[in-house]
Amino acid sequence: MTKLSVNINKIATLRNSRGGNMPNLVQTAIDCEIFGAQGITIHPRPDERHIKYQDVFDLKKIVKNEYNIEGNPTEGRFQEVVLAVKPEQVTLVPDTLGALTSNAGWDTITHKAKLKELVNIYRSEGIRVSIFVDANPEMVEAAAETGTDRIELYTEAYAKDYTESPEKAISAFVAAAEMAQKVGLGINAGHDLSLENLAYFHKNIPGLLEVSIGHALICDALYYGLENTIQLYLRQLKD
Ligand SMILES: CC(=O)[C@@H](O)[C@H](O)COP(=O)(O)O
Ligand SMILES: NCC(=O)COP(=O)(O)O
Repeated sequence: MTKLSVNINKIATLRNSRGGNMPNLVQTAIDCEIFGAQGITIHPRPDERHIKYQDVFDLKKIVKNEYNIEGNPTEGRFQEVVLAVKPEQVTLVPDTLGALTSNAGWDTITHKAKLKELVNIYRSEGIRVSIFVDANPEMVEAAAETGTDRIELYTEAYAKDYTESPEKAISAFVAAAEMAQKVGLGINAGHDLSLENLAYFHKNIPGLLEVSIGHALICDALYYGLENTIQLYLRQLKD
């Protein structure tokens, strides 16, 4: 079974645009789970442009299923806050400061020693670790040597290429997933997954445990409503 974790960054973006508490981020997270989401993902960034560090604590009190916090562990208050909150999962992403959004996976060969150290810290606090990687078997293999539990396949390239050729778009991801299975890593995926491209990804990636989806899902919710939209995404993930 593949779990759907709803990324609610965009709800915080909308809230912050007026400085008040509308829409209410905490209530949205509660409702996402009521509507069927099996997890909530957030990605606090050092500039707090959407998720604020206080949100990370507030959400901890209400997320009932899986709480997944993504971000660069070496920037801002990320590490301190994650260790204080102890979510079910932390996803390490090599974001550069000021990037519009996440735009690369880790080079797990170059950064193996640092990642190993970080994985140890989180795992010793009982937090499952996932490392954000491009669809490259070498990077997946080296990720396993850090001791991480899972990888998250960075799916922007898949989403981009899907419209031209789904078969071509998926091939590197299948190879990366097969390597993950070979070296005993769990497989998550995310970035630009959508109602258009999700079912094909799910059908073709062996052992896909979780997808985290925000941007497209929240856009769809403007038209279909949040409850219907979550149901539509869950339908794409049916075995
Ligand atoms: C890690 C990842 O893939 C991103 O999609 C991220 O979680 C989204 O971050 P933004 O909402 O800041 O673009
Ligand atoms: N890890 C990916 C994520 O949480 C959401 O990415 P996107 O759907 O907002 O592109």
